[in-house]
Amino acid sequence: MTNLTPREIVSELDRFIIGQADAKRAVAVALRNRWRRQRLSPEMREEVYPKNILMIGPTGVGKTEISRRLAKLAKAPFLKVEATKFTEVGYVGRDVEQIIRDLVDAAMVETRERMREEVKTRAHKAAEERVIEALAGADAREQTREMFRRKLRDGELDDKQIEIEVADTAGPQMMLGGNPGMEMQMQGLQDLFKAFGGAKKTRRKMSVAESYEVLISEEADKLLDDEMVKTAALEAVSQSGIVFLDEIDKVAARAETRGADVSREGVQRDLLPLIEGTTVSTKYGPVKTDHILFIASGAFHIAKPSDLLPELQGRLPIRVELRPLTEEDFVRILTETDNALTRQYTALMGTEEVTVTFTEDGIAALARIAAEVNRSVENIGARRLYTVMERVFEELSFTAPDRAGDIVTVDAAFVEKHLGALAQSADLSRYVL
Ligand SMILES: Nc1ncnc2c1ncn2[C@@H]1O[C@H](COP(=O)(O)OP(=O)(O)OP(=O)(O)O)[C@@H](O)[C@H]1O
Repeated sequence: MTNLTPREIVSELDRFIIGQADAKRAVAVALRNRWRRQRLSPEMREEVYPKNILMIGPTGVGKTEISRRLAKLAKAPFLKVEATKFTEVGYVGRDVEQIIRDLVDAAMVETRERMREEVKTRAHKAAEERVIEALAGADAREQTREMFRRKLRDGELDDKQIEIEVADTAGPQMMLGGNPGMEMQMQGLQDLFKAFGGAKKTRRKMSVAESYEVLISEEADKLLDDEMVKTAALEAVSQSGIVFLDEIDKVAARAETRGADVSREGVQRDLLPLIEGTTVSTKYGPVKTDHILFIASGAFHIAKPSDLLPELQGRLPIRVELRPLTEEDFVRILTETDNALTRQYTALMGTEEVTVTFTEDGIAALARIAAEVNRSVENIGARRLYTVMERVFEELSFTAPDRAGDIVTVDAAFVEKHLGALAQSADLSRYVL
């Protein structure tokens, strides 16, 4: 759990997301409230529920990004799911519980990864022993083993092929078409199988360098206590999980169209217990959803928040509006964020030894064209920057390997040359930008 203050959380988010101050403040407070809650007496703690958030704003303006970055900052399990998914044919009520199961799955992967990092040094040692054994033979003398160890550490043996015995990951693991009952049974079978026979082994040929990765992760898994991973993951989900429910407006039924919208209202009814707090059984154990933070989001162009079921409205008490992005925002997104596309393209081209620099008027041209296409074709927010940049760099991306040593300046003329004609024709840009 992070102990950053709301102000610090906002300033962390500022590194990646331009503007949208209200939304940043709301999520920062939500996160801080969790920290506060952890400091309460156990009885009081149980009483304090998260104040879920409703983000209202057009597509591509940072709703998901804010939530995802927040989760990352908090090292909290995160899942994005579209509410409309549950209106599709074939879904039945209980399926919304799959959200929590997916969240647990994500948390298991993250938790195992994190704990694996913690045991990595020990795992590395054990993996090295196994590689040396594969290279030198099981009964080699200590001297020989030392010689191999030295060469191995110097990387001299990286390309050498060896045969090692590894766990057969294709074992009895099966995906059973999302049937949780069956999955739980299979898990039981797998545990049984492990307890009796141990995991199945198979011999595989690979290079020393490749074998390291496989062996380290295998050794790390041996050192990891499955029970511990499971407990930590379940705890992380129930205490700090974040679910981002996109397109909630699309399941809002407006009063006059009720008849045709039964299934949408049904989805809201199904979601309600999750948000109000219930217990969902997963293959790793039961999870209480009471303290999971839900961030619902939608454009609400047609439906309004007041068209949601009253109970659901009550469970999403914090409302924040995100505004459409302007040309000036695009300039800032292209230059000020830590992960700005200009930085990414410069770094990518750098790997081919092509030096890319952007001039101010080049950036202004990119932002202007993105804003224009958003106006004339469809407003997809900052996502437009991706398509515009990809187009501008298309030729350079292709030819860069032949251009090592070149210096390329992306100025207004460069942008115009690669994009000008396209951007002027709405018909053309509809397809390519
Ligand atoms: N305000 C912003 N600052 C920086 N980057 C942004 C901003 N808004 C959006 N982006 C970038 O645009 C992309 C899409 O944004 P995001 O996924 O947050 O959209 P969204 O608002 O959740 O839309 P949707 O509801 O359609 O999913 C992301 O890669 C994000 O980094």
